[in-house]
Amino acid sequence: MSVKVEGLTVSYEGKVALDHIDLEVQDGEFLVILGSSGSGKTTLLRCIAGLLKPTEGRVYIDGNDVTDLYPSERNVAMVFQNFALYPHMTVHDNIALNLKIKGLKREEIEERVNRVAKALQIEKHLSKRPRQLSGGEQQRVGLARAMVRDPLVYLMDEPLSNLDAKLRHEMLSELRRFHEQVKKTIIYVCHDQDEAMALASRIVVLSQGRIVQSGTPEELYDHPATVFVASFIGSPAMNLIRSVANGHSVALGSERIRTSTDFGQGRAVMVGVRPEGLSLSDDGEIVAEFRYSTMMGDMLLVTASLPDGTAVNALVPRKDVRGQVLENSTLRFTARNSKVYIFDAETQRLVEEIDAGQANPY
Ligand SMILES: Nc1ncnc2c1ncn2[C@@H]1O[C@H](COP(=O)(O)OP(=O)(O)OP(=O)(O)O)[C@@H](O)[C@H]1O
Repeated sequence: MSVKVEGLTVSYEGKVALDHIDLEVQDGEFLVILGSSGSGKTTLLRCIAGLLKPTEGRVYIDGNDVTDLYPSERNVAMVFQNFALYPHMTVHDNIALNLKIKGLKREEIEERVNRVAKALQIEKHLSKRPRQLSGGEQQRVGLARAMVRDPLVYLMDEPLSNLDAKLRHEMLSELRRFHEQVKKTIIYVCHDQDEAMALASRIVVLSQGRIVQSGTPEELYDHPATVFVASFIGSPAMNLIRSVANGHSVALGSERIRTSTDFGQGRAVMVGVRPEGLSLSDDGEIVAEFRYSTMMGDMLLVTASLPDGTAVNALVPRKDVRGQVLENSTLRFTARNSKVYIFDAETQRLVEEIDAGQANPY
């Protein structure tokens, strides 16, 4: 079902946590709300669930205004970061509870509980009590309890936060498969961009109670609208190098990149280049002092410092570095084969994207 919020504002004791949020979620979308801690993600989800009354604004589910309805009247299933399981009930009964309340037939309940328990690998725990399970196992029970239901919309607040890396990876695939199966709207909150990129059909980036940008994972990665999105999406994060643009060009290290924008008489900008766009080159325009390197599979993440102390990261094939002495050395990088982003230093907004692959901008 579609979900729409209009002008949603929440203030806690006069402090604005959500500032006039407008958002439309289409039926069947897997929407991830991504933002750092305190950006308002949980507040937004709680308003949609009906657990929190907004200071201003309306919430619609399937076109109906539900702003004044109780959570139980909205037919949404919510999974919390701090899932509350009933301690005196078995895992099976925790998962089955909502189905029993709805009056489903016994066989149907058993069929659904077993299917979801198998998918989330908790079959062997069905007769245990929650306290006999690890944090990660309890979290999967919380997830199972929501997945077993048949609501209009699923709302999930960091449901994978207690899991170790391997299990998290498995659960990501499980959630994707679950979404493909049920084809229902899922609104999912997290602060981890990898998780968002893996799950979302669309990501909404939230910062300080406002929507900064909304788009598919590819759109956000390829066309970040602001410095914040550029540094938040993509791992390792985009390099942002302070520079000055004049007329139709901007300085990057020892060279100037041609721009179609006329920057006039000197404008402070940030030049963005992704670590995967930088390569080591003897005549590279960016000169930096080596600091350290980190192995990332077949690639090496080389971290170096620009003269002003700014760190630059370059993701280079390990074979390219073989034989080169990195310790205490001055490195030269080039962005000639990469896409380059120019952000206004003051507004922090994207002014121009230059695709070096398309034409030689130098
Ligand atoms: N009950 C409350 N009373 C007062 N302030 C609150 C309350 N709940 C949240 N806030 C504040 O509102 C802002 C948004 O909080 P919210 O929990 O929505 O953020 P979040 O993005 O979900 O963060 P996290 O990822 O840390 O859970 C924060 O500044 C927070 O301190």
